[in-house]
Amino acid sequence: MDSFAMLKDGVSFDRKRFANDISLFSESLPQKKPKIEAPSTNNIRKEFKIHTSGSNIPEPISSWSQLFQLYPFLQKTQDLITKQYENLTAVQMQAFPLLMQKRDTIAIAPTGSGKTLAYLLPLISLVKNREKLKGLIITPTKELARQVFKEFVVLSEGTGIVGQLIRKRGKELEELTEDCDVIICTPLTLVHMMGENDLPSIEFVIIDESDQLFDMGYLDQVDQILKKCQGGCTKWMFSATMLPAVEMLAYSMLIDPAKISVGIQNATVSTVSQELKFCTNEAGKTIALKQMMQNGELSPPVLVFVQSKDRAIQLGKEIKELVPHTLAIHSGLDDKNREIIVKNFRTGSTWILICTDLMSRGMDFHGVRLIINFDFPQSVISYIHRIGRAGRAGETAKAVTFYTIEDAPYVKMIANVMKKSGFEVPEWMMKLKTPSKEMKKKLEKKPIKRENISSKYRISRSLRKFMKKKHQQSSEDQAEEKI
Ligand SMILES: Nc1ncnc2c1ncn2[C@@H]1O[C@H](COP(=O)(O)OP(=O)(O)OP(=O)(O)O)[C@@H](O)[C@H]1O
Repeated sequence: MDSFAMLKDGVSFDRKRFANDISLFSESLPQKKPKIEAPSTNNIRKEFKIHTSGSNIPEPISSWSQLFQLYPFLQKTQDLITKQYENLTAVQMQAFPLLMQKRDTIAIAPTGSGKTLAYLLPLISLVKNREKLKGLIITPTKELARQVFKEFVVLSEGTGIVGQLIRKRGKELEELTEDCDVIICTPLTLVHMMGENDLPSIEFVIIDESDQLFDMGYLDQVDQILKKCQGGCTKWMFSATMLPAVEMLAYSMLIDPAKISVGIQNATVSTVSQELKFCTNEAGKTIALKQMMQNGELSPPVLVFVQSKDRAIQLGKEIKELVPHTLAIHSGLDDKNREIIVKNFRTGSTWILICTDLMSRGMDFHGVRLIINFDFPQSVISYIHRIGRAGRAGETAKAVTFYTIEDAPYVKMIANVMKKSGFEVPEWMMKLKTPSKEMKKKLEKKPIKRENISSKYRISRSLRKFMKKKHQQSSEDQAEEKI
């Protein structure tokens, strides 16, 4: 059970009484930053599997009331938060007091465990004076930037803090950031727009999905951005995964850093049950997917991951024949189209979304019950993030990963992460050879060459009829629900 699920299931101490005690205690203290020593703080860390390192790490905060007593959040923000969320997640418990101290921080916590709120809330509270651009949030994809921006807008309502999503490269950065406190963008967009200019007023830089942004494809841009933010700004780095080498690199950019990690590092979320399905060859994968449809196993919304934009297009066409409410999203589409596709998937008008790893990080889709890795992931990290699109905020879900003869040498790396995350793995699978470092690196750099997804494996008439009927039934159910 992960920390989030534990939160939902309740904890052994009496939260209400605890919150009450804290509030009585705090009333007698001076109003400026009262130091509240909770009686069971060490137990909280133990209970929620919060690990910390670094000097002078503050105690975790265990309730909203405790947080709001310590820090003067706007009443409107407090109401919004407490109405929406009953408890804090583990990462929030430790991140809030740490980030409020303006400490350089690395936070690693499972997918879907509320990391966005963990950094947005302190940021909104700390960026007070509306004079100059103060905060910068960078994310690897435009979709994630848009999602974070939306959450920012909701949270900052009434605070006077203005955020801006930067996506156009045609305009001057100065023009776009005039009268704005926080900008949210991808590193590439920002580097293009910054040109030779510095970002001297930035006080807080948040690097979301930081391990990816320290990867070769982005590192140069992130480095350029950090160099432009002079004056020792505070850096917060968040991700669900972090390999040791990347972590060392991240540390080298921080001053007196603090680290928070929740649960087992580089493991999958425990609310998603996982299956590895042998499909022999590429044709077998298409058949297996259609069989799952026929058996009624594909209850929408479903995310299907493939390894390239061409394969997303091919599989999209193939599946659309069965389920018209299928769309494919990949980097070959323009921003507007990508935005519409994401919106359609969120609103339920798209049932099956075929996607590349473009969607694997950070995207928060509610109610996804099934993830299919149609193409085997190129790394354990990709696997963790892909299946982390489901099972969010304590929801339960399933992930099925297809593998063929070509993928077989890499199966053990996924089996290992499943075992590490607390799942049962067949004994024979654990006896397989773990791929060497070189093999893993090779796969990460270049995906396995695969036969095209072709319609030569035509859909049987009976399957088409079955899907049509199922589609009709589901539309009727949805219509009834709306009524
Ligand atoms: N305290 C809370 N209680 C319940 N739900 C929460 C809480 N905080 C955030 N959430 C919800 O949890 C979901 C996942 O949050 P978020 O997108 O921040 O995950 P994440 O940890 O950043 O995941 P990922 O690593 O995949 O990016 C969101 O829908 C968010 O609204």
